[in-house]
Amino acid sequence: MDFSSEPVIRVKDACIFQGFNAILQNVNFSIAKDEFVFLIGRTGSGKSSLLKTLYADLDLKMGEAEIVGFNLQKIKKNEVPYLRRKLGIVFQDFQLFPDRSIAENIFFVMKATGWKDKMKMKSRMAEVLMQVNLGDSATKMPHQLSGGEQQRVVIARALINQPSILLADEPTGNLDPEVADGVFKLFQEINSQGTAILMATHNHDLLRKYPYRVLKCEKGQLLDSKTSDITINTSF
Ligand SMILES: Nc1ncnc2c1ncn2[C@@H]1O[C@H](COP(=O)(O)OP(=O)(O)OP(=O)(O)O)[C@@H](O)[C@H]1O
Repeated sequence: MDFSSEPVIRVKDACIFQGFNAILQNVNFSIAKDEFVFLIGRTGSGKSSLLKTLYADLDLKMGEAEIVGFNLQKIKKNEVPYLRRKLGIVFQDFQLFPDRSIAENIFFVMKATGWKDKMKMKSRMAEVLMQVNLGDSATKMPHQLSGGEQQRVVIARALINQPSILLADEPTGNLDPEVADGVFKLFQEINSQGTAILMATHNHDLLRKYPYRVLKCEKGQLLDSKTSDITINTSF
């Protein structure tokens, strides 16, 4: 059996809702373990709603979806933290506690996801900070870091539990182009080490430079570059 192509996300005939409004209909796609996938579409087209459904912030009311082994139709409220442990989630706004050091910010997530052993926590924290090239920043406060560095901390925090997929919603949206490029390269490195990436973005340059698979929210549908011709220019 070829495990490398086993999907980490599988969505079948799903409808994505915001309240009673169907935002995307007839959504079908899967993402394999080693894939890097862009999620594009005009503002308000449903990218965040799809991601929120995937991390169980919005209920899956119609259709089927499985992500990192969790069935989203059947998932119970008390199982959601276990799902989130197996996912890495990165947003545009860095969402670091401004009054806590980088180490404390990371420890906070570790405690919330069940880590108890102090030695193991320290060692894992050092490991993920090294991975994002911020090995010397543990004692700094968020405001002492640049925007790009803060986003790297957020990525380190998302990697703590060795997720099989990172869901990223506009992770380079607030960054200067050069800094955005550095952060993007970090996502590529993480992907090359075996974590799938689903990244919502409006960044034309990234889409032009890196010909990864594209999912596009358009007119209530989700198009897939694997099966349709997708125009990138009209996605903004
Ligand atoms: N909390 C909410 N309650 C009700 N409707 C919402 C909510 N959040 C988003 N919507 C609506 O759902 C639709 C899709 O929004 P969504 O945020 O998923 O789009 P998006 O593609 O991520 O947009 P952007 O690129 O601006 O982030 C929009 O019509 C939006 O107004």
